[in-house]
Amino acid sequence: MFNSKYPLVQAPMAGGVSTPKLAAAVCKAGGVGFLAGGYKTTSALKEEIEELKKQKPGVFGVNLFVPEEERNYDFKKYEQHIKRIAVTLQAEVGVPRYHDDEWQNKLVLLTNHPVPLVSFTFGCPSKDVILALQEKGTFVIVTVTTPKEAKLAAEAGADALCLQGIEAGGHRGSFDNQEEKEEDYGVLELIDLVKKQSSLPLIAAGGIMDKDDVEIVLTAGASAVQVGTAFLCCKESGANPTYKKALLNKTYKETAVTRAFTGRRARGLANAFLISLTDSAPAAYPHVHYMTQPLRKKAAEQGAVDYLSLWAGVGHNKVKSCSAQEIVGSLMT
Ligand SMILES: Cc1cc2nc3c(=O)[nH]c(=O)nc-3n(C[C@H](O)[C@H](O)[C@H](O)COP(=O)(O)O)c2cc1C
Repeated sequence: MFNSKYPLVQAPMAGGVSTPKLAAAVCKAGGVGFLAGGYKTTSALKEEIEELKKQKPGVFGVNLFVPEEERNYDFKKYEQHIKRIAVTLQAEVGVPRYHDDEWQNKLVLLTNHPVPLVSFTFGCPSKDVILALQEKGTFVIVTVTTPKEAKLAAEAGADALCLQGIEAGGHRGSFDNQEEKEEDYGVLELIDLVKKQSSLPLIAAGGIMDKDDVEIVLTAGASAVQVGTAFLCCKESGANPTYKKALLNKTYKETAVTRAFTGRRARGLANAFLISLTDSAPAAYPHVHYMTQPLRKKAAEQGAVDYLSLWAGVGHNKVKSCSAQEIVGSLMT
């Protein structure tokens, strides 16, 4: 599918975690490195692509967030709760706002300067968008979390599906953030259901931490794996030192899924912020992201680990501090 040595994709990890250095190291080790296009400007993404290309990576990818429709939300209850934390951190609550993450500009960038792989998260782009990239020779992957989303992505013309199980660290890639009843599937259940309805290659994501996990999902019918958490503490990861320390010291035993940090459901280490704000957080993305941004920034400066978004999957206890090359080796031997 990718023409890489190993069927291993390093997950794009927005927020400065996946860097061109990490992607280059993974590509060099025989996997497929990915750049995260979310939460950055088009020109910053262009620079990252150029930086990665200088290292002659071979097959690599870029991930984009599909924007939601603009809506009005009620933030009153959430604001009261978050204000208390803002006082503790001596920070200001950010202003809630909508932003489409420069969607059109990023599409223009990737059509004018094609890259080998593009993956989409938080929705499925239109047939036209997918086709325009494919006509430039790009292989298009759509992240899905349910069999229903897998069907929509296949109908839109995706070349492959990234099946994100509920075990996964970071944001759920769900198409509809307003869905009343969330359907959560484990990665194995998802592989089983989707392979019955689609012949597209499947990339399994969620809780894959070692070679045994890889073997289980490949045997179940996946063609490749996408791994995020296992790379968080490697030396090429851009995760901040407080985040890495919390993972390596096992400061938190559990992970949980929450809207508390951004308004979209995401799995992270269950720290005080996550536990106290999960119930009051509205499904308002990216508005809540902008409200909590100054708090998270202050928390990072102060090393206040209880107030950071510490995205991690259910396998977080197995993270290791080593090189990306060693992680690729330990997953693929
Ligand atoms: C810190 C972090 C940031 C992430 N950011 C993104 C992102 O920008 N785009 C995306 O498609 N997935 C993102 N993900 C989810 C991954 O693509 C993938 O589904 C997940 O890491 C797989 O589960 P694992 O973390 O247990 O390996 C992120 C995951 C983590 C841990």
